[in-house]
Amino acid sequence: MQSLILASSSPRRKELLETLRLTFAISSSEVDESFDPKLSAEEVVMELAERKAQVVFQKNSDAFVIGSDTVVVADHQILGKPADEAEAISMLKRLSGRQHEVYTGVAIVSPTGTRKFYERTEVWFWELTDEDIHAYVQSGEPFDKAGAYGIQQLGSMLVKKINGDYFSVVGLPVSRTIRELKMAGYQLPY
Ligand SMILES: Cc1cn([C@H]2C[C@H](O)[C@@H](COP(=O)(O)OP(=O)(O)OP(=O)(O)O)O2)c(=O)[nH]c1=O
Repeated sequence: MQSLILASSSPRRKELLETLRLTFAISSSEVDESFDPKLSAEEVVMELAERKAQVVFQKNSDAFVIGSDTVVVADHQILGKPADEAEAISMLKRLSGRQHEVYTGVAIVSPTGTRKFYERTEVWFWELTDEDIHAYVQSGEPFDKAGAYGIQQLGSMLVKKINGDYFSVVGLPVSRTIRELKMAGYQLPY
């Protein structure tokens, strides 16, 4: 019996992987999330995803381990999670009335080797007033999310449209992930 582990502490990633009706365990990994500023966004998310998966694979070397990382890119600048209220406000001001990209990288580390990929989704925000931004930040929602918003919750009010994979914005591109798991040799139950 092959074992599958999601190397993540994100409740969203757990819920998304559950939609695929796979049996899996969770093992969250504390990894250093610093990166070389010369790297492109896709390189960053794939590298961090691999780091997260590798830490768990080292202790479970017979398992298929999934790691994932999400960032927002605006004006060629990578935005992670806001450190505080002021940073959340400045990120949301930056995204207001414009288009940005969300990159999610996924790494599957298994006895058959490592597979990595990323998805890029374009997101357009409505023009936001200072009051809109203040109210949203007061909801507390921005703090554990890249770019200071969550499209799947109250943050849906901020988003005008997207082009690409919605699930990737939430943190795990489920459709591509399952295809890659299969290609890595994981036997799907259906
Ligand atoms: C843009 C956006 C991001 N996010 C989340 C997805 C990720 O959980 C988070 C980005 O941080 P990550 O560092 O990718 O992930 P994490 O720290 O939450 O979880 P782990 O490393 O343990 O897997 O932002 C949303 O939930 N909704 C959104 O619309």
